[in-house]
Amino acid sequence: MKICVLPGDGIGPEIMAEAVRVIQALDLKFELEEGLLGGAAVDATGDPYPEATRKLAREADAVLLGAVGGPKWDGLLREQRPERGLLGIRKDLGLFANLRPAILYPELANASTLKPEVVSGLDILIVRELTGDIYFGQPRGIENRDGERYGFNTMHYTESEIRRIGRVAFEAARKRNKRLCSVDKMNVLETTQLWRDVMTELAPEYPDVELTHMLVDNAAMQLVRAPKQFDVMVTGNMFGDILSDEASMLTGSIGMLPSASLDANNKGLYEPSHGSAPDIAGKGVANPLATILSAAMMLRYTFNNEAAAARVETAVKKVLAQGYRTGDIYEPGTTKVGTKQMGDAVLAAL
Ligand SMILES: NC(=O)C1=CN([C@@H]2O[C@H](COP(=O)(O)OP(=O)(O)OC[C@H]3O[C@@H](n4cnc5c(N)ncnc54)[C@H](O)[C@@H]3O)[C@@H](O)[C@H]2O)C=CC1
Ligand SMILES: CC(C)CC(=O)C(=O)O
Ligand SMILES: [Mg+2]
Repeated sequence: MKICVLPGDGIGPEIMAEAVRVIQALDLKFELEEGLLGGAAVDATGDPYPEATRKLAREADAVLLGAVGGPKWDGLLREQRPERGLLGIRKDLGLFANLRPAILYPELANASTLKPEVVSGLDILIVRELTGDIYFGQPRGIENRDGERYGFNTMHYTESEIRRIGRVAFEAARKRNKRLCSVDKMNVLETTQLWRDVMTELAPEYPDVELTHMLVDNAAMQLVRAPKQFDVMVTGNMFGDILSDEASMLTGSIGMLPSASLDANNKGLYEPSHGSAPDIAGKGVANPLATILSAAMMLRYTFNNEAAAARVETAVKKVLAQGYRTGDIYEPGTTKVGTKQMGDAVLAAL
């Protein structure tokens, strides 16, 4: 069982070191091999998703990723940007289904910027399409037209792309509270009219799941007004990117939100939902829990090891109950720790 480890940039290597320690402590005979992605790969090879990483990722059973990007690479041509490496590996491995669970641990009820009664007991799953939409659509670019600069991108989805993510979401809802909310912008965008049509066509195959639809602007508002109305949300690549960052604050911090990006056979890439956090990189203060919880998702989805996944998640709950907090979730009366100390606490709680 081989895991490709891609620490990436910014806080990536710091949070990944803790997740790797947790995986190794489980003693499950995984073979871990490290590769380069993003800015680190650009610096070493000029390519954000180099051939050696492609080979490693394709051969591995799962990929564990930190985060990519940072101001150092912001001036590069778009094709060389670290984020292109991330989009490249998602597309290359066919990782169309991005699962982003937003769960509020009871101990963090006061860490959220929302009132405890609004968020307590929160358990939402955002299912985000990951290999289509405006992030990949052609044509795209910035050109000179009629004497001024003109920027353009293309949003598109085929019905088969919508159907396959729809099925993932219906299946997920079936295993949870059987409520699925599909989020679109059908009042303005044809692409998302098709999205709504296909979701509606799928519904009769899942009579046990209640399907509703919501426009994305309202969904953004409802997520902070009354987030517990949602069970599973399914949406496209860009809306899912934005709504999942929003949902992360319901859980106290984006440093708590893990993710799984799966192909049709549950081969997966696992990464925190956040980015490389350049503002705190190198300081040893980043929250490693989203990455550690992503590793737990890897144990569950790719390696089918529910017991090991639960062991890691229980250890995370335990350290929160013990009062350990990184700066992003700190509140008076708890113990402020750095990245490595949080990793130590999880290891001790395993
Ligand atoms: N999957 C990925 O690799 C992603 C990469 N990015 C890239 O990351 C870079 C920074 O992007 P931002 O917009 O600043 O988003 P970000 O998610 O990196 O940071 C947003 C804010 O959240 C904080 N934060 C994020 N993760 C944290 C953690 N684990 N512990 C504590 N605080 C944490 C940061 O300090 C910052 O204040 C950009 O280059 C962007 O393109 C952004 C999102 C996803
Ligand atoms: C950096 C982007 C390509 C991706 C992103 O923000 C995300 O997947 O959350
Ligand atoms: Mg994002």
